[in-house]
Amino acid sequence: MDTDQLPYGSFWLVAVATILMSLILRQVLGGKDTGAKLPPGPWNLPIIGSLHHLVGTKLPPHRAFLRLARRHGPLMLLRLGEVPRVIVSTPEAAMEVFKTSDLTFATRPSGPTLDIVSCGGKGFAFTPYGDHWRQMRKLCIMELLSARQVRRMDSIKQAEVTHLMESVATASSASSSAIIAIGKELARLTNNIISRAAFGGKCRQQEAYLRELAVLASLVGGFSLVELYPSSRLVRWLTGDSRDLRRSHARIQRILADIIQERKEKKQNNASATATATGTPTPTPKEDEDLLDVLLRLHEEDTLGFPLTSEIIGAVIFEIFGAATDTTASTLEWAMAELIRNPHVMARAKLELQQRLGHHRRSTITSADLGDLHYLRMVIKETLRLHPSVSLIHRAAMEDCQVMGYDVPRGTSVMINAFAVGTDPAHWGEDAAEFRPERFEEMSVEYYKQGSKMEYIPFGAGRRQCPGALFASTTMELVLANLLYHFDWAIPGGAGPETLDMGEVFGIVVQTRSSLRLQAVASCHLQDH
Ligand code: HEM
Repeated sequence: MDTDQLPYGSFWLVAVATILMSLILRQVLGGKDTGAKLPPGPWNLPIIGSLHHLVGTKLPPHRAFLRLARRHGPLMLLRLGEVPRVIVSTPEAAMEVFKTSDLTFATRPSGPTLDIVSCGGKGFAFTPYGDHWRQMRKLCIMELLSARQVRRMDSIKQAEVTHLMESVATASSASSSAIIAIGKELARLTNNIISRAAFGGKCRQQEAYLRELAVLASLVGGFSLVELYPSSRLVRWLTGDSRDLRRSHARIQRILADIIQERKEKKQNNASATATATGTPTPTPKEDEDLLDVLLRLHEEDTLGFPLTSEIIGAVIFEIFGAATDTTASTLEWAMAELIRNPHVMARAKLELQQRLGHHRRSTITSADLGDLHYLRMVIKETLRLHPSVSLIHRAAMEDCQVMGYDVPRGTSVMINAFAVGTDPAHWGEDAAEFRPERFEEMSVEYYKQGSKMEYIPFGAGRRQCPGALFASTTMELVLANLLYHFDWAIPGGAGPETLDMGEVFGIVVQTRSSLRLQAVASCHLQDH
């Protein structure tokens, strides 16, 4: 598999003697043996711990971990820089973490970068387990991703997908050799959907917001130098990562604060205009509320049992935006790349669409058409299995516990390797590394409902499982159905599928190394009728 270089390649820069000396001293003076039966792992070097086992492979972390796990076992202890991390690599080990000890592992690790992006614990995706997280999660499920909101978002998705279809049609009809930057288009599509869902429309500062979000995404993921050496002020000072992160995060919070303030003022003006006309203030019609409206209404109603401050509102919007956009866009991009690489899968998915939806041109396929598209659903499941966009799921132990007979001390950071779990040959067979959606014909695995085993976890599991899984899966089905129904796709210049770059760039979301660019022509079945 062609893959990208490790993001911590720059790690060798730290071979600055002064840093090494300070770290050596700290380790020599601070090391202690607790006598615990810790999980096995590769041998460590002073300062860098297990990093040399990863850097040499030139693989992204989830693949490098899998390779090491084959030697050291399903539960493995690595020391990445100065941070011990337990890596979980099989469905059995994932079962113990996500099910047997769900509560023990219901928290996220802390660290210099995660502490910044969790907005000091005011949001919820990166926030430690506790009352605040429970309240935020309830709010998210009951209000932000409620049936009413999902219905409202349905019309937004529909409008944005129609817009994408029109722009591809315009480009491809202008020239048969026109190249569609489909990777970028999919990123724009998901950004627009989430912006409209969150703020009601494209916000004025959207470009700046997305730029800063990209900086954050590149610095958070567990492998930047400050995350490897969280206690070293010198590393923080020399790399500037924390500074950049703090700066980008502060810019994002300022943009969000402006948006929140503008909306508050607009609401106040509307309320006073209504009060002048009718004598009484009328609440905003609830069917039209975007996520920001919902949060501001809840702030005014003050019935949640805790104060929903502007800071918390900003943190929640920021996290939903961050969690929803790149994950969905990159899964769609991987799906298109796999379909191009596997023309027989593409042909079967298109045939299903033609058989279910007919040969006559339809403007856009809607959510109502998706029910019967079983093969398309299998294509997306298979994409999430081979390319889980969150390939390493971060948790931490809230208390001393045992997993698979090994001691995991309180506070230990745990990474569940969703990629390793989803490609475990013991569960998925010898062809586990192949893209074969048909495998889901024989098994009843849902996107986010695990069966009796824990072999499929692209959305995580347990009490911190992704709350946006339904929204994400229906969005991906809608987009992919439209792309395949309306157009035939090919690599520019007639190059063969094997030329497609399937390399990965690791970050908080695993993305394609080369943004996908394809040619599109209106589907043959539509041209013939
Ligand atoms: C293909 C798309 C997506 C994938 C693969 C994905 C995957 C994940 C994973 C693996 C987690 C960690 C789960 C765990 O710890 O067990 C997570 C958490 C989360 N996701 Fe998603 N996600 C996607 C889309 C979305 C969308 C569309 C939203 C919101 C609309 C969303 C919101 C969240 C939030 C808020 C969390 C944190 C939950 C918590 O800590 O309690 N995600 N996601």
